[in-house]
Amino acid sequence: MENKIKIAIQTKGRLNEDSMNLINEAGIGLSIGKRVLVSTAKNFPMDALFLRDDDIPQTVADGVADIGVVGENEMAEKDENVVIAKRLGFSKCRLSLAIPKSMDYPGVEFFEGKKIATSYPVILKKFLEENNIKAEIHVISGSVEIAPGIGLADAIFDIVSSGSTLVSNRLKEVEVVMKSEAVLIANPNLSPEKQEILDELIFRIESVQRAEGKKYILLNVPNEKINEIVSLLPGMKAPTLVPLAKEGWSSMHSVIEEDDFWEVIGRLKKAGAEGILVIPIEKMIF
Ligand SMILES: Nc1ncnc2c1ncn2[C@@H]1O[C@H](COP(=O)(O)OP(=O)(O)OP(=O)(O)O)[C@@H](O)[C@H]1O
Ligand SMILES: O=P(O)(O)OC[C@H]1O[C@H](OP(=O)(O)OP(=O)(O)O)[C@H](O)[C@@H]1O
Ligand SMILES: [Mg+2]
Repeated sequence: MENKIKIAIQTKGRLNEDSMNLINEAGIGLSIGKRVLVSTAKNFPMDALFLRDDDIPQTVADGVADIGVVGENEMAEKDENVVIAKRLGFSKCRLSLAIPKSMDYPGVEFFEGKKIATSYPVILKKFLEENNIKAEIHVISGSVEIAPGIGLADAIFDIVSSGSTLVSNRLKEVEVVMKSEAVLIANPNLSPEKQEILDELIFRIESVQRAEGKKYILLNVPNEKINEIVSLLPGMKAPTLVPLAKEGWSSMHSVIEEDDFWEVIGRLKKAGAEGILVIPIEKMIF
């Protein structure tokens, strides 16, 4: 048994760049050449196979790859025997039913007897059955949103993110059937050796994810203001304090959420903090 893990990654398309970034941020040197469809990591026991996302769930279920990065929507559509090893938080979107903007929508019964265009027939069929709706499913592999406009269907079932593709095609979203994000899927029967490599990969991914949206902050504070300023900085545990050469002053280090950044900085300045430095964090390991 080879002590290496095989990961399936989308060759090109929306998942490719974020998948490659994730692997590189986990400290794994993986490169993709123009026509290279298999690549070996430099410093981690991993080979990558580059595939169309449609083929990734089956490749992982069959054990040709051990793990893979795919949208939850694609995983649900293919319904293969794979497990989610880690939710990845990128490529967030939803699968929704949409109808022409000009039409009234009374509820799901709208779809009774209608023709719906989609690239996700399995998920749609399940939804229609659960709602006791009989409709015709017309499978097309792309540009689904143009179907009603050209008379190919009455409605569509497709990926929505910002909603701008729907707007440009004079459609409105009427039912959200599933929410999706990129997930790391795994074959459920990995050998203990491969499981160990996967655990290490997940540990690294979690360290990168934890650091996302966080900043390291350094600031000089007058000693008599330490308690007040500490209360403004939730930090990892307690902020680190180092005495400064300047009498009566200390240097304080902590971690803040990027979202709270400007608000916290304003309050720190008001409380007497000076020389504030804010630095990106690459990884956080507890
Ligand atoms: N507009 C979007 N916003 C966010 N995520 C999206 C969006 N469109 C697609 N996704 C997610 O990215 C995945 C891949 O999308 P992409 O458009 O690259 O697929 P594809 O055209 O089927 O690619 P392939 O050529 O590999 O079959 C989708 O399955 C979905 O999970
Ligand atoms: O709600 P929005 O932000 O407009 O995103 C939704 C669109 O994004 C995806 O298409 P993509 O842009 O990847 O084009 P393609 O499927 O035609 O390749 C998806 O198939 C939708 O058409
Ligand atoms: Mg595809």
